[in-house]
Amino acid sequence: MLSKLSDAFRAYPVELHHKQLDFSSAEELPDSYAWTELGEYPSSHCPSKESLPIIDLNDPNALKLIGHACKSWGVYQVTNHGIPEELLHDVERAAKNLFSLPVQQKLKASRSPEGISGYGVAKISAFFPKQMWSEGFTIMGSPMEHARRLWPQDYSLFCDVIEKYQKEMKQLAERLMWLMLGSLGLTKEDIKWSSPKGEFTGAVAALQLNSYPACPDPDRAMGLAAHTDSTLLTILHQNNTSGLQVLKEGSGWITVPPLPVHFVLHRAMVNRTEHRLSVAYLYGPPSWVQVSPLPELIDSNHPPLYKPVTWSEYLGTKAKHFNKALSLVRLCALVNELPDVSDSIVKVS
Ligand SMILES: O=C(O)CCC(=O)C(=O)O
Ligand SMILES: [Fe+2]
Repeated sequence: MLSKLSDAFRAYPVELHHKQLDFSSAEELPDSYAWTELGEYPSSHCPSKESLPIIDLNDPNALKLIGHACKSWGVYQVTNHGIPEELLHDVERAAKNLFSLPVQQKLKASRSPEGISGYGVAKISAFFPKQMWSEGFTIMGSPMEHARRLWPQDYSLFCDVIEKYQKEMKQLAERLMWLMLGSLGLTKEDIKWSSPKGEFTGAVAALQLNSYPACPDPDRAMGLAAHTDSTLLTILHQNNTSGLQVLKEGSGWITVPPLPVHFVLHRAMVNRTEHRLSVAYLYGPPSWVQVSPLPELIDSNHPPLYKPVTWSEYLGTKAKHFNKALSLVRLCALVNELPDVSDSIVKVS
């Protein structure tokens, strides 16, 4: 059994055999980056009539509104979240500095095949025949080790900003978690891995910096292919260039104008002129936690839909089977099943 989160990654190392492209010198879209067919779920270029729920965290009804947003969308944006605007700009600047380094320098901080932290292409790339127009930098715990390789003399500025951001995100994640759990009528007594103060003991978090350089042929390129995050909650900040899309049943892909995400199928698109950056805070439970519905949420009308699995078992299944992971732990047919777009998107003519 995989007992630690890192074991789940080690058990399924991601060997990516292609070279990191130097996006700054690419004048044309190389063939290996051309997604000639975007499948049954193309992006609609007309502005969507539907838009994501926006929740003001100071609203006395925030709990109810979040519960509704989770049930109907699985994703929402938040305002009055208390994250200082200056910190958001600082983290964008830190990401921009990192991704503007020469490729050879960035490769000094590469993620190892069985590792989590470091620079590289998206791990999900291994499941797709075409490459994605993006690069990423994953930080789990302290950013120091990898930052030192990028800026041997001068890493502390980057580390300070990242650590400040991690601290703020942890608090916001806990606050959102309690709002979402509260909307189900659950309290601190119901959650085994929470402390009496409401902290989630042993929660595992990672920060993912994503860079989507301006692309010479954005209609044929994919920034980040459709996926669900292996998290309980993802808090996403994007710079002022849109690109995030979420799949809503019955509506197709909906563009999210700049903020946070949950268990939804989503992807990132690129554009011709702007360099897009995003910072995802990925928040999950400790690896030993068993994921199954609490008894008080089950009755004959609401039977369990999935086999109980520990979080690290689920991550192992996800690392191996990607978008099919949920259906593999499912007990009975689901009405609202996520379509397996990994099959449809990758058809390349
Ligand atoms: O860049 C984005 O908008 C999406 C990023 C994302 O989905 C991720 O990092 O998991
Ligand atoms: Fe994601």
